Amino acid sequence: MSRRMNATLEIQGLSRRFGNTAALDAVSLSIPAGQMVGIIGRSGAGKSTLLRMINRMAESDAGRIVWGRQEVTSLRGQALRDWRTGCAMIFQQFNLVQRLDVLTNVMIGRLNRRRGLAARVNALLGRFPDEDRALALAALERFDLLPTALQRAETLSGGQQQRVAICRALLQGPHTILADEPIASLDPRNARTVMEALRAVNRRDGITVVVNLHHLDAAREFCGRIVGMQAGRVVFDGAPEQLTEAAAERIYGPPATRHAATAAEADRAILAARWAAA
Ligand SMILES: Nc1ncnc2c1ncn2[C@@H]1O[C@H](COP(=O)(O)OP(=O)(O)OP(=O)(O)O)[C@@H](O)[C@H]1O
Repeated sequence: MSRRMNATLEIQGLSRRFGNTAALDAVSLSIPAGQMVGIIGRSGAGKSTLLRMINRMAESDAGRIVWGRQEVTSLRGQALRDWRTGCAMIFQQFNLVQRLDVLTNVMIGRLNRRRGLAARVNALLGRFPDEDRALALAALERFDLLPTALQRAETLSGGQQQRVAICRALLQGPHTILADEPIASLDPRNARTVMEALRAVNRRDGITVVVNLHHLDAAREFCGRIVGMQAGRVVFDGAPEQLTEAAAERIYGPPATRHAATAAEADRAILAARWAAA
């Protein structure tokens, strides 16, 4: 299903300011095809901005992104739409059409690959080609979601909805999946099933996965490479076993303040603690 592409994603000196805030400050990263990279950091470190820039949902003030021979930062029109199809996004809140059934939600992913008005009109009428239906059912079966195919998305648990979102992303035929806090609203058990699904598409389909995570432990367990960000800068880039206490301090600050900067971060710290126990 995936387009196996071997190009390395090169992020070169990417910067973006919002007023006085440097959301990204000269970020450079080289991500070879097939890696599973966890981006970690406190709230506001710049993780979402980075992912949104890779997908071109946000624009940079300086720097560029290059993929193979393609300069991503200057793509326009159909070439930009193709890039976005190849870089499927997964969001914290799943972004499914709640009143539609699971199967239709997944087939919508295929629409990004079809050009022309006819395909969109047919989709609005709920008519999809048999090929799309077969691909969607196969994806659902793979992630144990087949029994839910005809249920409305809103009847599923958060973890199931996020796995449906992964199926929808797969139907785009992506070379890369960009997942922005995909487990932040999930309980530890559901979070684990979602991380396992992302690992499966990375390992079995060879899709590059870049995933923003608050849970350091989840990043350690599932990602072969961890990038730590702090105030818009990359302050750590290495294998999980290289992430020492000193490196964690560079990313999150001293342990005493690490998880309590905001109520939301305190909640996430509790979730992270439960993660280990799940
Ligand atoms: N559209 C925007 N307008 C103004 N400021 C923004 C905008 N987008 C991001 N920022 C600011 O840029 C900084 C980085 O934000 P970003 O959302 O990328 O961080 P993050 O690490 O993903 O945080 P979180 O985990 O809370 O989502 C923050 O200070 C944020 O307030």
